[in-house]
Amino acid sequence: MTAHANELAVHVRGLRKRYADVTAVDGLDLGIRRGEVFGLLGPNGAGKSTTVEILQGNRSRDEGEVSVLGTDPATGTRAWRSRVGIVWQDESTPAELTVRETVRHFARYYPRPREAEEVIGLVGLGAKADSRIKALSGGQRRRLDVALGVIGGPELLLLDEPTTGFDPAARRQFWDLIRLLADEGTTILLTTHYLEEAETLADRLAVVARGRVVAEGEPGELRERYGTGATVTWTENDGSAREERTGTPTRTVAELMRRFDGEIPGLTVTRPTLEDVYLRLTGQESAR
Ligand SMILES: Nc1ncnc2c1ncn2[C@@H]1O[C@H](COP(=O)(O)OP(=O)(O)OP(=O)(O)O)[C@@H](O)[C@H]1O
Repeated sequence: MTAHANELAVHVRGLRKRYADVTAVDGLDLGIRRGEVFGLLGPNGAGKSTTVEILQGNRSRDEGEVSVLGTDPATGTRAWRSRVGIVWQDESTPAELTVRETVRHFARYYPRPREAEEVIGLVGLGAKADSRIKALSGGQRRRLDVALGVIGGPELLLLDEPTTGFDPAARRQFWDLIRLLADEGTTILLTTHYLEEAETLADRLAVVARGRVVAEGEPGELRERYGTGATVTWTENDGSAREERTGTPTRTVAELMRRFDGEIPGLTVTRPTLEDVYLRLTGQESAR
């Protein structure tokens, strides 16, 4: 890999992975800078989890170059693993242990762990610290999984759908945690199906479809680049609602102003949302 690759926390070139007759990842390229929050979006089966598993060193690849914190995950040592935080989808932790015991237990695996009490508080499990794992709700279980992913104080956090099953309050609390970790300098890669989550958290995004990146950039940039046009709506004097899709909304509004000689009744101008752009890029407009 080049010197440039080492400035990136994650560098992927031409990644390919097949499972029997399914090509899950098909020439994927990715560059994640140190210190950024990077979102990976894509429909079910696009190859996101497979990619994250390869980055974690938990799945082999067929082709391509991969560097994670300067190391090929396929040959990652224990020291390398301690620098990479992973949130497992189904952590097999002993159900009889309490939250505090579990977090403290996992802390021992790392050379420089975070403070267990602090991490329990950060994921919003302070009131449940003495509860046994078997008594936690599904969403609380996921929060514990997140706690175990960050207890080691990782430089890079790899999160595959971290907030699935979270209630809205827990999701916002998780966002605060991600921002806090990012402010401390942690690089974060997360996959998500929640566009709002991606837009709120990610400095940059990649949209994956059929195993490759089809668009990449800052959320606002993607909207600008792929979400051309706007929708102008207004109400006619006879009370009927009107709508016009246009690439030049300012001109449309100016024309309406002249016609109405001033205030335009019920005027709205809406730009495409990230969700509109996402659906367009992944060819799912018809799914709406
Ligand atoms: N262990 C496996 N064996 C065989 N096929 C697999 C395996 N894991 C994934 N696949 C297939 O590879 C493709 C990509 O799956 P992957 O889980 O990486 O997608 P994803 O983008 O994470 O999807 P989702 O959003 O549903 O989690 C899918 O067609 C899936 O069925």
